[in-house]
Amino acid sequence: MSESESPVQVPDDQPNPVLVGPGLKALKNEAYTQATNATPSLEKISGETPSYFNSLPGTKAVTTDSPDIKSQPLQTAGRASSGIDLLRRLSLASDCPMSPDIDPRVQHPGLRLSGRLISAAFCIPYKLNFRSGSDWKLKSRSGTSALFDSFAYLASDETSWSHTLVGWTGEVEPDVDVKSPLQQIHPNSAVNTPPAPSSLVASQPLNKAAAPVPVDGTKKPPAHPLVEGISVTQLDRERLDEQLSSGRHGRVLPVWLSDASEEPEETILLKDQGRWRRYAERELYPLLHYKQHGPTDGRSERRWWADYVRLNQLFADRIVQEYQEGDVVWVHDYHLFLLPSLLRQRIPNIYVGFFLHSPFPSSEFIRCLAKRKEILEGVLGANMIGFQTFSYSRHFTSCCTRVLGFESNSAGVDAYGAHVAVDVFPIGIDARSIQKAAFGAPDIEKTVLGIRKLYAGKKIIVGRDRLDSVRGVAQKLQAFEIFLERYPEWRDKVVLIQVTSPTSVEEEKEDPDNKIAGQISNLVSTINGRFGSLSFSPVQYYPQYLSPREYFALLRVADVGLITTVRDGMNTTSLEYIVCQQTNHSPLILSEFSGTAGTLPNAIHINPWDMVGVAGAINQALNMPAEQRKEQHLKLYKHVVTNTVSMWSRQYLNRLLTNLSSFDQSAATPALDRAKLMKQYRKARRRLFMFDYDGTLTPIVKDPQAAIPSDRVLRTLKSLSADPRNAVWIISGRDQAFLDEWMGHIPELGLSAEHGCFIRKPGSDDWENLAESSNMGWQKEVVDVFQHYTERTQGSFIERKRVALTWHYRRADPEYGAFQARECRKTLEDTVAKRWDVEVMAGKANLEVRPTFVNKGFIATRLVNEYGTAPGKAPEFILCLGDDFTDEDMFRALKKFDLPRDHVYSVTVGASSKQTDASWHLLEPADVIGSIQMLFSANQDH
Ligand SMILES: O=P(O)(O)OC[C@H]1O[C@@H](O)[C@H](O)[C@@H](O)[C@@H]1O
Repeated sequence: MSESESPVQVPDDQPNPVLVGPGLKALKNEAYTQATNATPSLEKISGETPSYFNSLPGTKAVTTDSPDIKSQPLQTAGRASSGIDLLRRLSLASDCPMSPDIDPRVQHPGLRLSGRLISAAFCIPYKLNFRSGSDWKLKSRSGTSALFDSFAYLASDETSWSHTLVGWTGEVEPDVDVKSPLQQIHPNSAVNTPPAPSSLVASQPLNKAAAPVPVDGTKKPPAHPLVEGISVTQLDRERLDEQLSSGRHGRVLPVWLSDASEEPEETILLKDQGRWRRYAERELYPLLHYKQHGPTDGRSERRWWADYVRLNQLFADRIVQEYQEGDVVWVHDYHLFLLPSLLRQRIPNIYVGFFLHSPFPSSEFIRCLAKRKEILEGVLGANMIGFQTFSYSRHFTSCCTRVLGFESNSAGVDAYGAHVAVDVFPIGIDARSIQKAAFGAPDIEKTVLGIRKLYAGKKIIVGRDRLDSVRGVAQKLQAFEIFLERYPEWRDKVVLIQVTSPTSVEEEKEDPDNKIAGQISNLVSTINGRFGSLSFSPVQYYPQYLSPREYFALLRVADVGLITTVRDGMNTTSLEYIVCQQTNHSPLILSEFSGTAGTLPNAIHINPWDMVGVAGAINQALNMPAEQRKEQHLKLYKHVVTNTVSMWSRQYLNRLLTNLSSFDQSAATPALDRAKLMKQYRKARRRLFMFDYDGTLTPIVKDPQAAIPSDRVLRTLKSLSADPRNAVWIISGRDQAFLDEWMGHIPELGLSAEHGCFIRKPGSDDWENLAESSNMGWQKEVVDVFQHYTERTQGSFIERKRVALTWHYRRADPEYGAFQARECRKTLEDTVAKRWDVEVMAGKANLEVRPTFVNKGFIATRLVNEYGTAPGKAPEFILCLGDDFTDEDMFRALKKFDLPRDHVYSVTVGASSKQTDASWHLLEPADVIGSIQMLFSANQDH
């Protein structure tokens, strides 16, 4: 999860003694202990309103809804953050304003849940150090703190879930006595010895010794030692499983990514471990953030893609080993886009949710991805897909329509007939822990005072970002320069403290020119050269990791928080800043391109590309009256403490389960049992085959006339119908001319055209018109309406058949076409369908109108009666296949016959979760032909 990364960095090479060795029960609740340390544990709170508002001495209970909010200011302004007051607030600030967690099995009895939740995230929450034969050394993995906090919540006693986390081991490093790169650069590294607060007082990096990027930003830091060829035995892996078997995040199951084929199974050779990230971080990450790279010969991309597929498959294997009926699987982020479908292929009625932590861009970007179809279809294996903001979810549904041709609306996507719900869940933070860390950690008050003293008399603007190109650090510096230019009264009175940690994005990590760092360094020099003096530099730039204490102290002393990201899924720094500002109430300036902006309407929103606008916003923030600051902060704060990460987790899971209940996943249609089919086929003396055409024998294509049967289809039909025991019929919405042209040369085939209006019996050239007696006066009215919409929908056209009429929009803009089809259908239903006995049917990117009294079900009934072994006796084998709404008439008709179950095979072509009257499913037309060929060749062998 790149976007929800907390900037709090637990130094990489600082082993956490609690995490080493067995007895890992101590792991639980460990992650923040470094920061929170002695703070007493808090009682569980589940109040309705965060009690922050009524917890302060001398303060009447006030909520943001209170009309007299202004007349009841919080009694804190100007007061030092005394430990007692703050901890009191802290203990009262509710993390869980929702009702307490109810066992999902009780809430959703229809789902037959096991009560087990399996989360799948790219990496486990620990970095692993390996020495063969000894215990693994585990260090907290930095970043993605919100997600890891969510796992901790799900594994805690606050929920009734039994939680298991499945994640990649990450790059395993050897536990050798070699100094880390940080220590190599700075032998007296403060990584192991946190810097004294006085280090903040010098005009140098806050934690200079730990700086992994040289301060001048021009030289590249030394490369991380390549970890090549670590052999991990079965015993070593089992030891790790044991070490991770319980802890703060529940049971953690590591996924081992390797080319297993190269090695005997008991030993895994780990080499070029970074390859597992490449496709996701070089191809997907940039595109998801609206960045497109230049053209390449595609070779590397193909290799990366193969690794990406394998990565997802290995996750699927691990989960399938672990899975028990009724488990819920929650998959996280873009490294695992393919996992939902891979799981569904293996366990058709599995409950799977997916959450994307990064942004999802406009379909114009996604359509540039070579593997766009695979990625979208992969994630559509989920039952519900969650996004950080509405615009990301809107982009996604639109993409499914534009790229895959699936129908969609804001509630979800209809993927091969399966409803995939789409919803919005902006993630939060663990506000309680942040409060503890920011106000209760030892020595934090000293650090706060140290920074204040250093910049006494100056307003402090704070920026803290990762050095990715999407974080907008360059834009921030440029805007700050304009601010000093346009508002000279602030010169020498304002300092911008900008801290950046190295990027974690694969592509940018390997940027040979270190372009961003160089650009930032130049900007800092320019601004300090223009507006600084010998004694003061207005930009204090610190390219380094911060300890949690320094980080929170910095957020506390800020007079303005400045976030100018040009694209992010969500921004934890902004949320943590709000928590840290509970006594100062300093304003937050937040980019409108951050996923968090939508949830923080009381921040000052800026467009980071409008430098003058940002400069103006800085001035506005610095001049904001105390009352206004307080009022705005109160609203922001209320949001952050009520919308916590635990609340997010609960809301997501509740919504997933509600969706699962409403779409009755337990009724998933099983895949066609070919063995059963073949058994009955062999036994039967009379067999009836009824095939729909479009979408069943041939895939849906842009131009309906181009959907001609392949040689394979024709050969299969010919062979099948050559057997005198078989009656083979094509029952289609197509007209006679099309069916005659492409299948008329197989005399043994029976044909039905225009949804049952016409039939041509086997061995005959003549068509019988079943709609002959019907008045066709409705046709002109329908054509007029179709004409109206054709003129207004570029790319749409009318197909005139003898009876039925079809309006096609598959060559029109998919979303506009679908919109126009809905309008057109409404018009027809309100007019023509009220006057005539006709049905208006929504097909695949088309609308059809035909008389009501004939339909495919009627033909199916007639054929079953006609082809029995004796009058009144149905065939002993019936196979009926179709893919759309009109074919459901056949499935329903078959249900009405009281025939032995193993004699009738109604099969829908599409997803197992499609709502259908068919008893079986096959995924696509190729599977239909495969199944028929199997019968036919089996029959020959017989
Ligand atoms: O019933 P089928 O074979 O799936 O065909 C449905 C529709 O498919 C479209 O492609 C044809 O142009 C229509 O004429 C037809 O009605």
